[in-house]
Amino acid sequence: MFYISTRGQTRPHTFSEAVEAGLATDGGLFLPEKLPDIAGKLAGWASLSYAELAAEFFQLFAPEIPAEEWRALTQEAYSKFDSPDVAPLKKLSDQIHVLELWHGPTLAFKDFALQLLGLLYKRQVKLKGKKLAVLGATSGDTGSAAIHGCMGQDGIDIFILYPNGRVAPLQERQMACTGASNVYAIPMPGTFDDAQGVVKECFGDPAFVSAVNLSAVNSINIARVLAQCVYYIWAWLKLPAEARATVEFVVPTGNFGNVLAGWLAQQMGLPCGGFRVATNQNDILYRFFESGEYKQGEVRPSYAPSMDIQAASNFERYLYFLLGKDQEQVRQVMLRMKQGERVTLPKPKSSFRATRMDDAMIADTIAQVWRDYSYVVDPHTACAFTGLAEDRVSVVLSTASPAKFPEVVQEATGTEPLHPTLEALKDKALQTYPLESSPEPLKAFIREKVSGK
Ligand SMILES: Cc1ncc(COP(=O)(O)O)c(C=O)c1O
Ligand SMILES: N[C@@H](CCOP(=O)(O)O)C(=O)O
Repeated sequence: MFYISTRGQTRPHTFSEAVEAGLATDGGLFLPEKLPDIAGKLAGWASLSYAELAAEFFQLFAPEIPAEEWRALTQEAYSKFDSPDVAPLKKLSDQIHVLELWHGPTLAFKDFALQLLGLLYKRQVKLKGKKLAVLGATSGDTGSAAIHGCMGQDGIDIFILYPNGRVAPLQERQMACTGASNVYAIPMPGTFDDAQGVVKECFGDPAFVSAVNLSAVNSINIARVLAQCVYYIWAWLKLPAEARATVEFVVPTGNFGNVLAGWLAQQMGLPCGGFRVATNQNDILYRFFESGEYKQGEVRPSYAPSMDIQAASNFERYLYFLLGKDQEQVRQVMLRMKQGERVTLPKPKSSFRATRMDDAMIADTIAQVWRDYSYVVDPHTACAFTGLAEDRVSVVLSTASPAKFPEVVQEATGTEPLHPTLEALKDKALQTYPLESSPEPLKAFIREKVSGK
């Protein structure tokens, strides 16, 4: 299987090449040339463990990696999760199920992809004998999960940019208290979108990319999105048979990587009902799915800081399909979006609904879910608990542990949510490497760190 760029100006890549690069050299995002059909395989996958399912799924996308190796990779990746189910599906009522995606090492859904991607990087470094500089931007959760996937690994340095003062204090501690010598947590002025912009500018400099062997760890990287497809299939297989055809997956959304993964699984033949994009007050995607109009606004800090995003990277992958796979049109539209223009797109015919929630609603919802179901949700997951369908089953993707956001959760439920992993971080010293929000100082920093080893 080969991977092509959404912008059509990069040669086809193998899976390993696409993973190593992360972002295509033309600025586009990699997608499989053709999506496989999984419909006929679902019945046979029903009795597999999570790791076995992931191995089966990935063999379809990277047959060049032997099946046995895939099984070893996924076994190792999901061995650090603290639930035997890896992604437990909890039933709150006949209509509402919650898929808990925060049983990995950093207590957020990002661990599903980043534990695996860390191992894929390790494999690549060993195979090619070439060091990697891994670069990403985070609004809180990707950074810590990426760091925990890569820390302490020979031949890998990881650089994570984040908006100074705009991630939750415990998220910052997860990134900056590891003590690992290959980890660089880099606070910058501005928003997550600014930091993500700096990452993309670094990838726009081919000499720099090849000098340090740069790889993108955000869901720009196709391995991230594919790893996230697996838990949609897993949850679907765990549902009562009569709920499967109509189930709506409700997905707290920021960079559009999570919900895109579910939608791609549906395009591959997962026969589910549809998806709801649940945003916070940074609601560009809600507005798009309501009106077809895509226009960036100001990012406003919220109780759900990991979703404080107005330039959703993975929207480009969806755009590619929305524009009939016309890469020339994708290039034009992306250029207009970069210039801040208001863009009107064909209204999606597909299976998306959208809702939004402001901070007052988030706090009320955490309290309400606690009262109704004795169940505690974090502020990102709370965004999903509005507009729930009455005529079919909803699966809410719970994307982070409430313990990562104790203030708002305690305020709403009266109890401080605690987790031993986070407690252990509270007394540790922070090590950060603040930089300006622009590519040149960052490139100099990366060159210096990479060459000093
Ligand atoms: C806890 C949490 N929920 C939801 C999201 C949104 O996911 P996505 O960016 O894939 O849309 C994020 C950040 O990505 C997050 O960290
Ligand atoms: N919410 C994310 C933002 C980056 O998303 P990604 O999935 O593209 O890496 C975060 O927590 O950093």
